[in-house]
Amino acid sequence: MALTARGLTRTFGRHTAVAHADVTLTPGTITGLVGPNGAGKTTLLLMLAGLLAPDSGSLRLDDQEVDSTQLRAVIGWMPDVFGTWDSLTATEILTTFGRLHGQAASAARLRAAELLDLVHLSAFADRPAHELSRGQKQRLGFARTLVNRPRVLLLDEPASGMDPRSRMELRDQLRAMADAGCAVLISSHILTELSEMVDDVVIMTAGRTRDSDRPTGHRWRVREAGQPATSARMMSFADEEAAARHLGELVAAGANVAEFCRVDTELEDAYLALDAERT
Ligand SMILES: Nc1ncnc2c1ncn2[C@@H]1O[C@H](COP(=O)(O)OP(=O)(O)OP(=O)(O)O)[C@@H](O)[C@H]1O
Repeated sequence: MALTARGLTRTFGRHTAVAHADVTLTPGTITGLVGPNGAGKTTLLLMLAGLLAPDSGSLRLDDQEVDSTQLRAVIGWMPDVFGTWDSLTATEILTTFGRLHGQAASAARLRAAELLDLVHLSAFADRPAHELSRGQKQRLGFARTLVNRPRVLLLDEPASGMDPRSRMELRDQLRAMADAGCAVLISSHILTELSEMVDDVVIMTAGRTRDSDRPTGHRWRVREAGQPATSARMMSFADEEAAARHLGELVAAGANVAEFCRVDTELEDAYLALDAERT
């Protein structure tokens, strides 16, 4: 299911948090949303999720104009901080959300168990939420996001607080969901991590969106045995084939190559090239 936003605008008092933002999320695609603090990312995500009314602009699902109720039925929204009812157990939280989405009690319980298994929290199923660590709460938050089998996923800094294994699992789960036809938008300040998982990027500065001009080439770090790490060379290649060819030539010429690895900094470079002011 594709979600298209055109000209979304939202002001708070005299401050325009989002100004004429355009976003297109397509099934099978993971899109990154990046921008400095105060750029309007969370405000934009809240409008896309149907949780904040835009002052103007349109929201369409597969070319049909939709209201906030229709949006909320198909969207999975994961805020950066998982606000929850601390005295409820992980199962109770997920079943409550399932019931709010109209699931029968037995279906909601089944879905809760399935999701706790997915985020490796089955052992915490009957523990109150206040006993969970920050990272475990984030994982429970991700499970909650999936309760209604969303077709569009909106995630605001989802990996904050998660340990490395949980981050990798989140990345794999998001890719699997995209492959299954979900459209995914993920906001993050960790650009190296984001560049490993996204297909497209939308950059926000001062409330405005623009597609990022990601460079088409990629960079590789090349070092010969015995060279200090600080004197490694950075080389650009159009694609993996070109890099592999060059490696073959280096080795054939007798170079003692100890390091030849791709460095995903192109998103960082594109971001830093912006005149992006923090607010
Ligand atoms: N409820 C609100 N009332 C007044 N101003 C708000 C409100 N929510 C957001 N703003 C303002 O709108 C602007 C955009 O905020 P937003 O939270 O969308 O930024 P962000 O890009 O998500 O920032 P960060 O990267 O720090 O999370 C900021 O200047 C913020 O102060």
